Amino acid sequence: MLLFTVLLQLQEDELKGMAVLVFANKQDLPRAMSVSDIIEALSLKGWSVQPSCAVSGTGLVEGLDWLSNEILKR
Ligand SMILES: Nc1nc2c(ncn2[C@@H]2O[C@H](COP(=O)(O)OP(=O)(O)OP(=O)(O)O)[C@@H](O)[C@H]2O)c(=O)[nH]1
Repeated sequence: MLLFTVLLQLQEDELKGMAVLVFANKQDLPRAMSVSDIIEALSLKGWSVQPSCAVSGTGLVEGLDWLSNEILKR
């Protein structure tokens, strides 16, 4: 949550052109927030929110692949 807070405090201009990846972690837990709820709650339109489970590794490679591709495009 600290990372979210720091990112949201940045001015929109400062984030323009940046590749931002947010992991929606702990998706294996029944009370985990869904990707759409996280996007809505944090106003993350246009950012990549990747569902993940750090315990099993689900979604981690997909998220990092997306980030790596975005960086290579720039
Ligand atoms: N079930 C489950 N537990 C997880 C997952 N990711 C981390 N944990 C567990 O959550 C606890 C806290 O892990 P940390 O790596 O300290 O995570 P953190 O982001 O610093 O802490 P919190 O988000 O506040 O829990 C540990 O017991 C982890 O094993 C996940 O995807 N699923």
